[in-house]
Amino acid sequence: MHAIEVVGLKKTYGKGWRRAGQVALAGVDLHVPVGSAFGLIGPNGAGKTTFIKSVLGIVRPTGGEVRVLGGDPEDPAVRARIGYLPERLHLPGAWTATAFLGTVARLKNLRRDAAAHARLLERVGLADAAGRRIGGYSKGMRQRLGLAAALLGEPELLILDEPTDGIDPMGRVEVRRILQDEVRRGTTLFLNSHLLAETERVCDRIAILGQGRVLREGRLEDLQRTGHRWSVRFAPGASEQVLRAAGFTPVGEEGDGRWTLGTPDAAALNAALGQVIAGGALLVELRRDAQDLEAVLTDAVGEGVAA
Ligand SMILES: Nc1ncnc2c1ncn2[C@@H]1O[C@H](COP(=O)(O)OP(=O)(O)OP(=O)(O)O)[C@@H](O)[C@H]1O
Repeated sequence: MHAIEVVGLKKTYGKGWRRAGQVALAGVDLHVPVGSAFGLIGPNGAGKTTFIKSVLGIVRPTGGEVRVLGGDPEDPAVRARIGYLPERLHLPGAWTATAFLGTVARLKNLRRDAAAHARLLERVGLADAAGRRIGGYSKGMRQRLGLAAALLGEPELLILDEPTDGIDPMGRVEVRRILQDEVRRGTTLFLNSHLLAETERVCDRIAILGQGRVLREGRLEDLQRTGHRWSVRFAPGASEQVLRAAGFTPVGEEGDGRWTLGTPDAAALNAALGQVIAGGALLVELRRDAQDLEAVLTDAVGEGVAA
């Protein structure tokens, strides 16, 4: 079962008669499993917000198909099962947080439950500010209120666009805990964040978007292992000159035989190993290095540009 199913999604902004328009999505296929914590990452202008808005029926795609929670994203019954925190949040400055949540609940056709709203405000760290005018809130407080609004009614799918924007490091830890609790509760999380460490900690699946296309997609663990960097160890006596000539770089203490190699594929790895083994080196250990998300992203975007 998928919470979000997107096939061949295209969006071109401002396309008109004799006007080419700005291509934001150039044919995106993406499936988000129910119950997953899915992170969308990519450089500025990659199309992440456009993707989210298309999934929510806010932006009308130029082509392709979108199904959310098994239905049409424009169907109000489907929308009611989604909690959404937009990238740019517009909040009524003259209202209190309590009044705001009450109104959002009414718009979502939820029962007015003052005690539940108070608990929600406490959960996002706004208990003390609940009765204050939103106009006097800091950026981080506004984000927290937006998150509370997204969490109203225990949605099946949470779509969050930069949820910790403006939130201080301690607050980010609190938000992360809330998101992890939601995932444990069975909520599907779809997170767009430029804070890779946050995505890495919260998400189990990742898609990398670049120039309107999916460059990589899969389980975080697998993506981190698909790095083309290898750690190798050779028995003492291997010629440094031969190893360097084949592209190996020494790591660790001098002379302990540890080297690293970046390769485009398995064939290149075998060619390099063949070259040094023919040159007298004896391989004793070979291990694929796990990469952090930043390295995975940098590689994917680099390859995307080169393609
Ligand atoms: N309303 C719009 N009208 C015209 N072009 C737009 C509009 N919204 C987005 N774009 C363009 O579409 C492309 C993708 O933008 P989008 O905001 O979806 O990217 P993003 O990955 O969310 O970027 P960021 O990380 O900077 O928020 C960009 O080239 C952007 O300039």
